[in-house]
Amino acid sequence: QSPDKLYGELFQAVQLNRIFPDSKTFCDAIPRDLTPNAIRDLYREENPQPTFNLTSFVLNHFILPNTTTIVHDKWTIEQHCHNLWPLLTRTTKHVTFSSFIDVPHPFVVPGGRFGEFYYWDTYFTMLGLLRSNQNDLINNMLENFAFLIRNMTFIPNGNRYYYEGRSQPPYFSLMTELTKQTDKYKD
Ligand SMILES: OC[C@H]1O[C@H](O[C@H]2O[C@H](CO)[C@@H](O)[C@H](O)[C@H]2O)[C@H](O)[C@@H](O)[C@@H]1O
Repeated sequence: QSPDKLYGELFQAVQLNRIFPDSKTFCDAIPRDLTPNAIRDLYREENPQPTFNLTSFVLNHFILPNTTTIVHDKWTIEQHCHNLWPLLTRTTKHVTFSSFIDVPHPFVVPGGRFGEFYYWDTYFTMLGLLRSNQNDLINNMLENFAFLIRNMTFIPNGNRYYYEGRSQPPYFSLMTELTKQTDKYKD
């Protein structure tokens, strides 16, 4: 479920008080020790107290997403892309109350603050993967999108529940064309 629905007034307080510089941080956080309902109840109980500190409350009860950036001056652009594929390739292991939409196969994420895949980014990622002979990964990502069409009737903006109300430019058919160039789909 989307974090605004899970956390209600706590979500609003965190975002409106700009507890994190990036408004995406809390959306991608997962509860550390309690269920969302229990965290909400605790927030309602503790919030009116004069000593209540919202930042401490959030840090105590949530695990924040990891956002790592890799810069390597000595790599050529080809080496950079090639070496980054493994670091940007992820899977969704089901985590209760995470905002991730689980998909069955590995996928490539943009990186940095974006730890989920994006619909139209994936097409351009596939062009790069084709140059790196990562055909299995291309086919896996196409299968993920087919899975989303089957289960959600469309491909959302990215695989997060807070993206389930919108999509991106429709690249699925171009992706299927592209996979004709990979071994699995060659005639
Ligand atoms: O936080 C800014 C925006 O971030 C996302 O969109 C941008 O990054 C995406 C991933 O690379 C890319 O697909 C999209 O074209 C970019 O605009 C997010 O999807 C937006 O909702 C958000 O405003």
